[in-house]
Amino acid sequence: MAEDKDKVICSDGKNVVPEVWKVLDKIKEFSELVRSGSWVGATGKALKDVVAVGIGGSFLGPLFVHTALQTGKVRILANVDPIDVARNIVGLDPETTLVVVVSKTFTTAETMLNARTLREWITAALGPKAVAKHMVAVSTNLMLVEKFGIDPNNAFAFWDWVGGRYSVCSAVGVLPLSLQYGFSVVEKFLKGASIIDQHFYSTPFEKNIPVLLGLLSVWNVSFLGYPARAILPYTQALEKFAPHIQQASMPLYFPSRLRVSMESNGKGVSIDGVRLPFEAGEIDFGEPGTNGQHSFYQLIHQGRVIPCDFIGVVKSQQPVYLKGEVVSNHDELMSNFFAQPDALAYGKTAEQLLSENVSQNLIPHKTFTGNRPSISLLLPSLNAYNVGQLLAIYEHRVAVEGFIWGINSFDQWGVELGKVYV
Ligand SMILES: O=P(O)(O)OC[C@H]1O[C@H](O)[C@H](O)[C@@H](O)[C@@H]1O
Repeated sequence: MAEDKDKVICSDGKNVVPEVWKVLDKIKEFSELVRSGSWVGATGKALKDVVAVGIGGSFLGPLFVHTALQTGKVRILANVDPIDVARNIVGLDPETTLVVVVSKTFTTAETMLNARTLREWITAALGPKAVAKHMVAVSTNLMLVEKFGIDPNNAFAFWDWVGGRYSVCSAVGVLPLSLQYGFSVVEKFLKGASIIDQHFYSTPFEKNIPVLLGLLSVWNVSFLGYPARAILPYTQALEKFAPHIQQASMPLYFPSRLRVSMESNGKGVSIDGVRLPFEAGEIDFGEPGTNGQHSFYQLIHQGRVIPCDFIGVVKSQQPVYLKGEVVSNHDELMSNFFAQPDALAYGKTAEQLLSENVSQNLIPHKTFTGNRPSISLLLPSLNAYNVGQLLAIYEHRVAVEGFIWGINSFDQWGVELGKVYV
């Protein structure tokens, strides 16, 4: 949902751009009504808090983008554990709260139970009619939205051709984020994603960022035999990026938090149903730097080989330069960003350690083999536009890997089986 109005993009022979923009315009209008205080709740008060409920793709994408841009508070909850609901409504008044239920199918057990819990919270305080003013939905299943009691006029559609884990650029992300940041900011996010779509579509392979990254991943996984990948953003604002990308690749045996990459490419058979003679998908994990350096980097430096994605930002969202310090706080962070790939690549030899008078018994322990692969991505800043670009780069990279492995990156039967057992 990131294309200009005059673009033509067909799904099943039909240009879908006009209906996409119909929804975007509706989101724009609705979010402006709520943000300006013209949309009032059941008791006539303006709504000032938003709670979004969803899980998987209907949760992680909006959470990642919100965390990256964070200048206010949208509460986004997922877990069926009642603690999640309780913590997210602490301090909120139903009279001034809008609940956005986000579910592609509108059948997902966790989301529906959380939605019923919040419906009860609203109706207990304001009566059953309050649902019309305090609950809206994002879904492909408008029949079930209505059955749940949400006015279909307050539903924001998307379509089956939007995969759940790729849905943050649809109403799934656009509605909650527009309510918080305003539609014009979210439009910049969509623009960033769209620019990368065009780059991916038209740039020759040797200069095509998602293609090159996808090839490197396949090389690392399938040829060098390194099944994991660490996603290491050197900015706290991207703390939810790795959890979101994990979704896009997950092998079956990973918990549902780890899923764009792991849900998409964690497959055992080819797109034609033939068992793969190799293992597809990669195990993604990550933490913002420098936190990760003090937990799992030891393994990356001297234990298993784990290809790393380092992501840095030139201009911090929070410039701080303390009097008396040699460098700004952000430069301190970035020194780490530049140092880690070098340490992985060059390592440290026994000869170097000897020349530094390291005692003989410590030399094996302090030797680093080096030659450990990493890539570094440097963003000019972390605004809505760049966040959209980053997201799209990773989404297309997942697709590139899936194409090369010959798998279907857009189904998730493993997750479906788990749902049946529940
Ligand atoms: O949006 P929903 O229909 O509620 O589905 C939520 C999630 O359900 C499953 O976990 C799927 O594997 C995810 O891809 C999806 O995002």
